[in-house]
Formats: sequence, C-alpha cells, structure tokens
Amino acid sequence: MASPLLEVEGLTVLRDNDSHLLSDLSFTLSAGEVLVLRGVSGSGKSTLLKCIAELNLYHKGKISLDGKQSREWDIPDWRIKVAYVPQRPSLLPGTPLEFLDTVRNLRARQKQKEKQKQDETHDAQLQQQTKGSDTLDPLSLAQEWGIDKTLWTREWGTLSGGESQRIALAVAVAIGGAEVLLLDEPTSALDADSSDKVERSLLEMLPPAQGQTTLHNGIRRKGTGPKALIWITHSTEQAERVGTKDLDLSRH
Ligand SMILES: Nc1ncnc2c1ncn2[C@@H]1O[C@H](COP(=O)(O)OP(=O)(O)OP(=O)(O)O)[C@@H](O)[C@H]1O
Repeated sequence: MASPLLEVEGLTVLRDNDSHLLSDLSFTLSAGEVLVLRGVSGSGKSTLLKCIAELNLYHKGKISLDGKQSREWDIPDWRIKVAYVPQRPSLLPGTPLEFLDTVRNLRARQKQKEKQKQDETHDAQLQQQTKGSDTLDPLSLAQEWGIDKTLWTREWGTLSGGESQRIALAVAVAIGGAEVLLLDEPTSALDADSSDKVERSLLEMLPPAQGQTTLHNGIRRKGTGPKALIWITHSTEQAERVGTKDLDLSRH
C-alpha cells in the first residue's frame, strides 16, 4: 500500500513540569484530506501543529512526509513542505511585503537546491528562473479576500487581526511548495463573509481525496495548492463544513 502523505507516530510532548501534554499520538493524512483539530483551550492543538512543523521540541515520536522522516530533511525545506500558519502573525516585525520577500527568497533557494539535484545549470540563471515564481500572486489572492494592496506596506503591528490573518494565509498558500498546510484557527478573526471566501479558496486548492469526485460539499477541487490541510477550529459548524476527518485532543 502507498504510504500516506503525512504520518505522525507515537508523538509525546511533555509540559514544563514533565506531565504529558500529548501522549503517544498517532494519525495519518492523505492527499485531499482535511483533518480538523479540536479540543478545549490548552489541550495542545497549537503545540501539535508546531511539533509537526518542527518548530517545537517533542519528547518522543516520528513525523514523516511521503514516507521520509522529518529528521532526514533539511529543516528549512521541511518547514516549506509542512507549513505552519500562525494564529497571530501581527507579532512579526516589519511589513507584510518585507515578510513576503523573505519567504520568496527562502523558497527560491529551496527550488534552486531541488533543481541543482537534477542538473548543473548556472546559479545565476536558476535564481532568475526561480525568483518570483509563486504559484499564485499573493497580493491578488488576498485582494479576493478583501485585502487592499496598500495594506502590504503597513507595519504588521498596525493591521487588524483579520487583516494580518488573511495576508499571512495568502503568503503561505500563494508562495507554493507547501504539501501540507497547518492552519491555526485561520478564520478566527474574520467576519462571516470573509471567513466564507477564505474557506472556499482553501478547499478549492486541494486535490480530490482518493476515490472521490472533484466536487466536495459543493466545492470543486482544483488541485492547484497544497495537498492536504490540518485545520484548528473551535467552531462545530466550520469543522463539519471543511473536515474530512477529525481529531479531538481533549480526549487524549
Ligand atoms: N512555550 C511554552 N512554554 C511553556 N508552556 C507552553 C508553551 N506554549 C504552550 N504552552 C502550554 O502548553 C499548553 C498547550 O498550549 P497550546 O497553545 O498548544 O493549546 P491550544 O489547545 O492550542 O489552546 P487554545 O485553544 O487556547 O489556542 C498550555 O497549557 C500552554 O500554556
């Protein structure tokens, strides 16, 4: 049988006092799936996403993408493939445009490395080819979600929670390269209309799950973005709309 896209095996995370926050947690995620992560406040949802992105230390466990364990990857490459989108990006320094530039450069270097594995073309030529090669234009995507382009040159700290949330999400989605997006309450600061648009775009970008038609909950899957999502939400209605499977950390 083919290995799942993402596999978490026996993940154990300890609190500062050595009690267990997450205990021997295992699950898999295949292409086209949306795992909804639920649980009471403090149950470890954000911690789990940060562990999967290798941003947080864990006591025990293995995390693999396409059958290859995270420790076998270069960490920056892993974090592009398994990308964490934080709940409060406004804590970042500088402006969204500066952040976009940093992420683009990181992505360009990763693509360059991937290409160098395939052939020995000259570095400068590769930089030229890879720079600015986003899957989508992040500014246009964010505009579809109601974000005026002028907001990209404002300091993060001056943007509203909902504005910075949509911008950070647009960068993560549009920059390309992510196979699994780890979404930490991606619509928690949005009004119902904006939340609807964001939900729809995220689901449209996924490929159909194995054995399913391209139509899921009335939304046509286009397969133009990440292959799968892990999505933290406190809303039962949203969990039902977006999820194809769920995991409740209150029970672990
Ligand atoms: N850097 C840290 N150092 C120490 N404790 C931490 C740290 N980050 C999180 N915790 C603690 O770990 C527990 C889980 O936090 P986490 O943010 O993962 O919960 P959550 O389920 O995402 O909560 P919420 O729904 O409120 O966002 C909490 O008790 C929190 O205080």
